Amino acid sequence: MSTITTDICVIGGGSGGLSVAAGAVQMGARVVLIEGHKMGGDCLNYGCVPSKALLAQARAVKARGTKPTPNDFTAAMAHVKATIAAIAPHDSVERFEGLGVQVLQGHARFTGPDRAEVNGTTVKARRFVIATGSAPFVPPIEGIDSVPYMTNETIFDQQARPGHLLVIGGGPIGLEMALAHRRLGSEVTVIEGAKAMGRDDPDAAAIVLASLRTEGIDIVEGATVEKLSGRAGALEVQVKGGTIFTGTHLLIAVGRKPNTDTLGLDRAGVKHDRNGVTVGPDLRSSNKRIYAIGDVAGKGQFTHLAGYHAGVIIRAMLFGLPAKARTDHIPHVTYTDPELAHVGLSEADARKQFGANLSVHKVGYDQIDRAQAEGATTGFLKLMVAHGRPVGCTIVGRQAGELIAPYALAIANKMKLSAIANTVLPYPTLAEIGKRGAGAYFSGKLFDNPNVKRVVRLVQKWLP
Ligand SMILES: Cc1cc2nc3c(=O)[nH]c(=O)nc-3n(C[C@H](O)[C@H](O)[C@H](O)COP(=O)(O)OP(=O)(O)OC[C@H]3O[C@@H](n4cnc5c(N)ncnc54)[C@H](O)[C@@H]3O)c2cc1C
Ligand SMILES: NC(=O)c1ccc[n+]([C@@H]2O[C@H](COP(=O)([O-])OP(=O)(O)OC[C@H]3O[C@@H](n4cnc5c(N)ncnc54)[C@H](O)[C@@H]3O)[C@@H](O)[C@H]2O)c1
Repeated sequence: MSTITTDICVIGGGSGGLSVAAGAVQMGARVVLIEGHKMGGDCLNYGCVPSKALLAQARAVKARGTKPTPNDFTAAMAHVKATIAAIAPHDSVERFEGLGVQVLQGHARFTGPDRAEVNGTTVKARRFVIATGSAPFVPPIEGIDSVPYMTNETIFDQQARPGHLLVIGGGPIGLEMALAHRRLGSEVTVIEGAKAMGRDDPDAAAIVLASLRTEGIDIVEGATVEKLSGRAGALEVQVKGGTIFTGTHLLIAVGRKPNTDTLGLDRAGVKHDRNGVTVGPDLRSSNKRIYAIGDVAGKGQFTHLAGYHAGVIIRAMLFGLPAKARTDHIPHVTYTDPELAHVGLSEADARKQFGANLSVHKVGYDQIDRAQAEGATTGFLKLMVAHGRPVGCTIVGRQAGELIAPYALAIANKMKLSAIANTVLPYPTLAEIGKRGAGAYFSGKLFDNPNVKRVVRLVQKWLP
């Protein structure tokens, strides 16, 4: 048994772990990175990258305007593989070794509070970072073991287009995959136990769901799945109340479970529960030398969140500076058509927190000249403002994921709304919707204000 001694040992080479490893080694720390499967983790191999590549191909097929063919599906899957291959070198063992990281390939588990073991090698480190991500949660539905089903880990391996895809779960994974498959020519039924896009602004979610339904996706809400049966090509999903949905393929997309089971956390004195490793705002676990970041830290499941966590703990580990992870400025986007983007407080939470000090402003895409020119008038921006600062923003509509950026900047930096109102934007752009939101706040204050009117009248009397 050999032993490696290092400053920082990162377990998991996905979005979070790779960011820590690259940042820490380039600032002079000795870093060991242990990856048990594929470098790049879920985002590159089974998540963000393949899903957005598939959606891009599906959008192109829809824009073409002719009936999708089986070949379109095969070509789309080839594009998914090519996209992963194009990005993979950036996350590769070779690149990280080139940066000076010692990469060990194998499944790590803790053997003590300051050490972990991988393939017979012990790694002793001053600090550990658990960045092991999450895996699809497969619920214990009756019949689950006897039917073939896909998760995000297998759906991108499909060679042939499914005739009729049944999707259990109307969250971001379920809806993004539903849209991609529908546009590539499959029949699609989404079966959601509660409310689809249930964590998003209800007005915005309603617009997305209406649009998906218009494209021919059957979205059934309030339908808890009770039983699965059938075989490949002829599957049945029975929901509470007895209704049965039939299809050829099945995707399970009902949430995630943290990858903690085989890590030996108890040996390291690291507390954990079903949400993942228990951490404070400083992302430290109950063993102060061990941090957890990204999906496994149970604070949200986004690549940019894992990357943000990485930056926070690098400050603490390398410079001994106090560092806390904020939660109020993390945006999220669901890449449906239209897209739904959000940052900061929801309208409901903002009303609870700020009461009468909150004002809410809504601007429709139809008020934006570029949206009119593009025929993209569906959607709106909703802005929550308190004490002159934006505290939340939801955008649903074309390119909402891009358009949320100025509000992500403003909320992250606690900027005043005047910074957005004072910015001159090129005309005609969709980005004007953000400035119109700010304008809606100020115009009420300026145009409906009797004091302003009085002052203007007075000044006009005296002006030469
Ligand atoms: C279909 C899908 C689409 C998504 N789309 C988006 C999106 O558009 N935008 C977005 O922001 N987020 C998206 N996400 C979420 C995003 O993929 C995750 O939030 C992100 O990958 C989390 O990064 P992480 O570093 O925590 O974990 P991961 O990237 O999953 O990395 C964890 C790594 O740890 C390794 N590992 C696990 N256990 C061990 C062990 N014991 N020893 C060694 N290695 C181990 C795993 O093999 C894996 O490589 C999507 C997810 C899915 C499933
Ligand atoms: N665009 C993005 O950023 C993006 C895309 C995909 C995934 N992700 C991340 O991955 C996470 C996981 O995504 P997800 O869609 O799997 O999970 P989710 O938790 O967001 O949504 C799962 C949905 O399944 C429903 N559900 C649960 N059990 C059910 C049952 N038995 N029958 C029917 N419906 C049931 C829930 O009510 C919920 O609406 C997301 O929350 C997100 O953080 C992000």
